Formats: sequence, structure tokens, C-alpha cells
Amino acid sequence: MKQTTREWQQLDASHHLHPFTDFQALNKKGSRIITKAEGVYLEDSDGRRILDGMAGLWCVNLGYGRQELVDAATKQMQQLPYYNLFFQTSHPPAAELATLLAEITPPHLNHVFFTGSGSECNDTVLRMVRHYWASKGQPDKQVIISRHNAYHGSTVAGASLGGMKGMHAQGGLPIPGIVHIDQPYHFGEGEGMSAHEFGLARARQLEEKILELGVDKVAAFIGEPIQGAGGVIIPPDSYWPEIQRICDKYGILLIADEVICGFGRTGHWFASEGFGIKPDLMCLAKGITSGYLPMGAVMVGDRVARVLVEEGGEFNHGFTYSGHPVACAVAIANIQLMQSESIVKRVHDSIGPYLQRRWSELADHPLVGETRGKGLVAALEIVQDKQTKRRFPAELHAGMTCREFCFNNGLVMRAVGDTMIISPPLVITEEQVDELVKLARLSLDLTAAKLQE
Ligand SMILES: Cc1ncc(COP(=O)(O)O)c(CNc2cccc(C(=O)O)c2)c1O
Repeated sequence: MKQTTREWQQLDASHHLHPFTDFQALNKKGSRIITKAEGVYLEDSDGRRILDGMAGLWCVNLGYGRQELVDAATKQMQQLPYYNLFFQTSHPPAAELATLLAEITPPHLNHVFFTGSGSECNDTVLRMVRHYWASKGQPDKQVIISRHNAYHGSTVAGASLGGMKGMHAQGGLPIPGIVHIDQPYHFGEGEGMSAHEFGLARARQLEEKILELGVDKVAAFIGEPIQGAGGVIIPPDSYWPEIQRICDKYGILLIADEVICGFGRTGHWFASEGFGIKPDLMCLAKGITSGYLPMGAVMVGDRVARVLVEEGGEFNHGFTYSGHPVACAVAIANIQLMQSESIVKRVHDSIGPYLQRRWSELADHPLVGETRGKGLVAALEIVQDKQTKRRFPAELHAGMTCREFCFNNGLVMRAVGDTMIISPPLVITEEQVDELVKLARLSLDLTAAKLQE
């Protein structure tokens, strides 16, 4: 079906409702048609090459065009394209991937519940932790505490666990039994406190909330080690150890949502290791298959797995595509490539520090109030005044303006409000990091000129 860009755009506008999109605005503008990709580069229907600074949606960790992943999918598709895990059946890819995940995740995480996405992971953990406490004779321990501006997906439970007002406003969310405390966003909400004291203050809101609700009502706390879609909110070092201490003190379960942070993104296989926390449950998706096929997995810690296995009876939950065999085969090949190419070590020891060093040079730009990052995820804050950190008036849409300049200059950067984000494939080279930073600086220059018009 060879079409011109305009023809693709017309078909798309006539029939396709995009996620998180103002449909009318996009139809006026016309969608950008991405037709192929290789390494860290996309190509659009006009042949333009674009450096994918977002690895798709934080997920194409091994980059595009990895033939090993295509071969793994083809082989499994030919062998067994689908079978389910419901009828007391399993298949080799599911058993092999579960074993591999138990090996590469922290030592107390030895059981896997497969899903089809990150949102489905979070729906799973909500039901799982409530079932866990009910199985222990404490059915009233139902509440899950999350954070404002968290992102945990778009299903009803995922969006409710998330803390995004715009999502809660559509569909009558959050559902009961989910409450939110403030996020550890020092740049935006630090109120003049040092990072250390701010991290403790925000973590201690968890203890206040537990005591307000009653320990006998609280099932778990959920958090992204680094909040991704909320704007790459990297908590102060004092934050996570205090959260862990409070969870341990009151015996509530700790859920780490590593859909973005997992699989090497922060320079560790899993960010929980880097932040020194020991989650009872860990949600994984995105990088598990480098985005080549949809997959999610909930890692279940021994404390929870023992109760579910020995006392839980049948856990009435699961999905048609839980542990899809082809997705499992691609995930196995993906993880094995990460191991054989020492991807995580390279992020931790070389390309991660290199990117963070080059990225931090942008802090001298007149528009930039702060740069921050860890491993191969980074952000910068666009401000009108560097000293006071005053933002531009919202109606100027500084972030979206910068994002458009990026695209037009051949770079994908994500804008969350006036925070610009990068999360490139983990295989990016130093030369490509240089190109990314150069294009980012050019886009900031163009944005500054536009905002001063
Ligand atoms: C931490 C976290 N948890 C759960 C999900 C949901 O995963 P699924 O999408 O596979 O159901 C996510 C997904 N994160 C996500 C998804 C789509 C867009 C963006 C963005 O930053 O624009 C971020 C996520 O970042």
C-alpha cells in the first residue's frame, strides 16, 4: 500500500484515534509517519532521519534493527505462535523467561506473574497485594499509597495509582482505596530546603499518611524509583532509604514500578539496586523486550510468593496474552544480548557518565534552570529566569515549542510541561551523544528566539 505522506496522514486522520492526543488538533496538523528505524535513528515517510532520543517510549533499549530479536520471534512464531497459561499449561519460553528473570533480578525476587503491559502489571499488583493481606486474615488492609504526578499506566487501576490530575478528571478516578502523597520533586517543590532535608520530608509524608489511615488499613506503597512520565523526577539520596525504613517499620509492602527504570536504564539492571531498596513486588515492561513486542512482568518477592502459593488458593486474575510465547522468546533473546554485550556495565561505567557530562553542559544555556539525570535518562528544566527559576507563562507552551524544534532538527525529545527529557537507546555511541546534545542546544536556541518574539 504505497502512499505519499499526505495520503498516510489522511487515512490516519480519518480512522485512527491516537493515545494521549487532542484528535482535532492532530488532524489539522497531520501526524508524522514513521516508516522504519535502525540503531538509534528513525526515518519518516519523507525520508527524514531523526535521532530517537526517547528510544520510542523509553523502551527500545537495544536499538532498532536487532536481527537477533527478529530471528527469535520468527523461530518461536513457527514453533508455537500462541498458547495460553490458564489451563494448567505452560510452554518452554514462559518457563525459561521466568527462570532468567529470577536470576537477573535481586535475589529475593524469585517468582513472575506475566502480563501484556506495564499498566496490566499495576492492575495485577493492586489485586495481588489485597489478595495477599486477605490470605493472611487481614482483608481490611486494602489501601495503596502512591504519589502525586506518578505514572503507573492507563488502565483504571493504573491511572488511579498514578497521580496525574488530567487522567483522574476523565473517567471518575481514582478508584477507592488509593491515596497520594507528595512527590520528591526538589527543583519544582523544594521550598528552599536542602535536597537532603526535602527528601526526608517527602518520604515522611508516607508515615504521616499511614498513621492517618491506620496501619491496619494500608496494604502497600508504590513508587517509580525515578518518576519518568512525571518529568524524570530523581529523588534526593535521602528519600528511598527513608521510604524503605517506614515500610519496614509498619510492615507494609513496597512496590517498585520499574517499567521505565528497569533493564539498565539507570546504570543498574534494576534501579532498586541503585537506590538500595528491596521491593516486595517489582513491575517490569518496556525494556524487557526492547519494545519489539508488548510484555509486562510482575516480580514477586519471597515474602509475598510464599503466602500466595501456600495460603492463597486460586488467584483469580490473568490475561489472554500473559506470557505470550513469542514475546517471551524475544525477551529471552533481549536479556541474553544485554548480558553478552555487557550493556548495563557500559551504561554504568562509560556511556552513562559520558551522556550525563555532555548533558550537564546545557546548564549554561540561558533557558535552562537545571539539568539532571542518571545512567541514560536525563532532563532539563526550561525557565524564563535562571536565578529565580520562574517559568514562562503556560500559554507560551515552551516545552512543546522546544519539542517541535527538536523534531524539525532531527531529534526526538519528550516535553513534560517545560521539562525536556531524553531516554535514548542504551546502545547509543559517544558520537551520537554529541550529536544529540548539539541538536538539543540548537533547539533551545531556536526556542529562546521564538519565546522572545
Ligand atoms: C512507570 C510506568 N508504569 C507503567 C506504565 C504503563 O505501561 P504501558 O504503557 O505498557 O501500559 C508506564 C508507561 N509509560 C509511558 C507510556 C506511554 C507514554 C509515556 C510518556 O512518557 O509519554 C510513558 C510507566 O512509565
